[in-house]
Amino acid sequence: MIRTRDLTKHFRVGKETVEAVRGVDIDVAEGELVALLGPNGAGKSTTLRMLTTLLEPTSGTAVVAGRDVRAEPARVRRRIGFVGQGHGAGEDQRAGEELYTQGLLYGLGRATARARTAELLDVLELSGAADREVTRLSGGQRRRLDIAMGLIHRPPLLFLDEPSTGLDPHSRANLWEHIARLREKSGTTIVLTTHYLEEADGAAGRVLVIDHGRVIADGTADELKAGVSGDLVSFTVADGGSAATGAEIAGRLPAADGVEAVSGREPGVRLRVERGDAVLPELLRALDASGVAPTTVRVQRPTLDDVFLALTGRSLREENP
Ligand SMILES: Nc1ncnc2c1ncn2[C@@H]1O[C@H](COP(=O)(O)OP(=O)(O)OP(=O)(O)O)[C@@H](O)[C@H]1O
Repeated sequence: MIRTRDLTKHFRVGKETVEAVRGVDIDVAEGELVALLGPNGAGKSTTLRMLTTLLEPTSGTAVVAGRDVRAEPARVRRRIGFVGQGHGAGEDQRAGEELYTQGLLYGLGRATARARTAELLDVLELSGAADREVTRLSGGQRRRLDIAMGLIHRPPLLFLDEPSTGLDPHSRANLWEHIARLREKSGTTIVLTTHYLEEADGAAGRVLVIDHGRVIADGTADELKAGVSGDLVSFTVADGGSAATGAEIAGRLPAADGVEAVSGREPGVRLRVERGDAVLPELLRALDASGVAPTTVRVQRPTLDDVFLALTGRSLREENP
């Protein structure tokens, strides 16, 4: 669905050159949901704007929905939907009319535009709000209307620039449910930008971590986490002696790394392994065979913030409070 090679965008600001996007290779297959994750100013929006033909690349290539963005921008536009950061919907129209008008604008016939409007209002649970003026919609409803507008012409590929920014946590979760339903129903490929770690983690199939105009990591959230720091496995035991024995046993596991016995009020053992859930049964069997009985056991997966921290030495949370 998308293939970019060495995609680059420089901006001239006075005498300075801002290298907003620096040689990005992105491949997105049909049906994928991909999140571009990165701090403010990383180059996410600029990348999206090049892919949607709103901005001409300085160099490099991008083929989107089967067409080159530079050679055939109009054809690309016909095959994609784009929902930007601002509201696309007008102020004084009613929600249903707004959507219908958008359909006509895209060249749909009246009957088709009407049917498509009803279908989208239904999928995005806006039917009850169809006769309401756009200004009277809630933040979440308005965001869903924007998404409906981006989908009116049935594009196989939809771009969303920070779809959930400004929404409260409840509306955010609700928006994600709608996006998931939409994909289930129509198989639309979706590329979105976000700087919410939890969103990229939970909802996206694949995450591209972007920093300083480059893709610095690419994979599912699980792959990224496994590749960088591994899971933290810890267990507590009754006394320091058992902790020492437990650490020795854990150290014999082939996959274990950084094994340490913890003393103090809650003696125990901590270790890093690539896949905590896979190692745990073996660890418990070995402990049991040596008469060490853990009182509690925990597997902690690293977060995407751990991944970003390991890659850049900075935390995404600090930059996006
Ligand atoms: N039209 C422009 N002229 C000059 N510089 C620009 C322009 N658009 C973006 N930039 C610069 O390019 C860099 C990347 O910006 P971009 O908006 O793509 O980042 P982003 O990752 O989308 O950030 P955010 O999460 O804040 O939207 C920034 O340094 C920004 O200041």
